[in-house]
Amino acid sequence: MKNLVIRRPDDWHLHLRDGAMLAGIAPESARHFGRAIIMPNLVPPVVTGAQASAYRDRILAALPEGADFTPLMTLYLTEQTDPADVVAAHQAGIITAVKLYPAGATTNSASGVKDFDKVRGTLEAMAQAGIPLCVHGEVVDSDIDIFDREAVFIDRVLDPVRRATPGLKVVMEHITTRQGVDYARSGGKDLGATITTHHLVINRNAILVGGIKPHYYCLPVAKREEHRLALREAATSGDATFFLGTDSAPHIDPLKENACGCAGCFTATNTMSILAEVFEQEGALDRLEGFASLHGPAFYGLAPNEATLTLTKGDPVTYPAKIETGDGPVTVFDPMMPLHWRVG
Ligand SMILES: NC(=O)N[C@@H](CC(=O)O)C(=O)O
Ligand SMILES: [Zn+2]
Ligand SMILES: [Zn+2]
Repeated sequence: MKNLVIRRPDDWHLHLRDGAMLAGIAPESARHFGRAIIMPNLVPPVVTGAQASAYRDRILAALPEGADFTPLMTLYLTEQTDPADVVAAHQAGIITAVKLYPAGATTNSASGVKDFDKVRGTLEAMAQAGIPLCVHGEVVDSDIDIFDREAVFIDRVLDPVRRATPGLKVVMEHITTRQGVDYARSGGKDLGATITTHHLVINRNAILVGGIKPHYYCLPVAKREEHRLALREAATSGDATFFLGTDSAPHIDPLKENACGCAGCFTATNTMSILAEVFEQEGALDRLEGFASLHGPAFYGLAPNEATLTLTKGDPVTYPAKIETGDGPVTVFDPMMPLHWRVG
């Protein structure tokens, strides 16, 4: 029996959805996490400060009694976004960041950005006001192989945008490649990167070997093993550039187990057990707190949580295979390895 006490972790990239799905899955994140950056890719997307405020109220109403969980809201950047609304929502404490989806890159991204010149004014206002931009970093060009879309995005879009907007704080969301790790590492204090739980565990074989496994399909899609190893090295290195964003993204099973299955892995329930296992495998348990609880708040200019979370090592722990929601069942990510660390 072994104990590890860390500051209560935060999730810097989370999909809570809305309605019955929100009600069903919000407790899964609120159980272990103190705060989360809430993704705005609802249908329709969260594009104004007023919509973010109303969505925050719906999230708070969905939390269990006494939950110690603060949703940090984001706005979905469109070519019509009004820079003044973004700055006002930030000054009023309604939003923490703005999310950039290249149009068509992922789930509910149709209203995203096609022409980056059209959002230049908003990005400049954000740089001035110190509002971070969270980026889904994949190009959508049909001639670019899906496994190369992150690396190409860095060269063609991210680096030019950052050079054109000095002082803009950027989070490379859910990086999946060695190129993502290298670029984040070289970017200075205004650049951070989130890493998901599942990308530390799976490579692309999990999706494709022995049959198509839809519950391992997410975007950006898991890459070759060398990239997974680069992500594990980055996450466990102690480098404050890298912090946890689970990208826990629930879809009901009928939409995953489908001829055109949705992208997203649902990891809110068992993330902390999985991370403890991964960090122990890497001989870096002492760095788990940095990755899950300290580097994220430091990047966002917030204090770490006061509360703590205890992880205890013992016999393998199990988690439910599915979370039943009012919308339907959601399969919990299966890490395909025994987990020995339980929370509590
Ligand atoms: N990661 C995913 O595969 N899916 C996310 C969208 C996203 O974060 O790109 C979702 O909203 O389902
Ligand atoms: Zn994304
Ligand atoms: Zn996401």
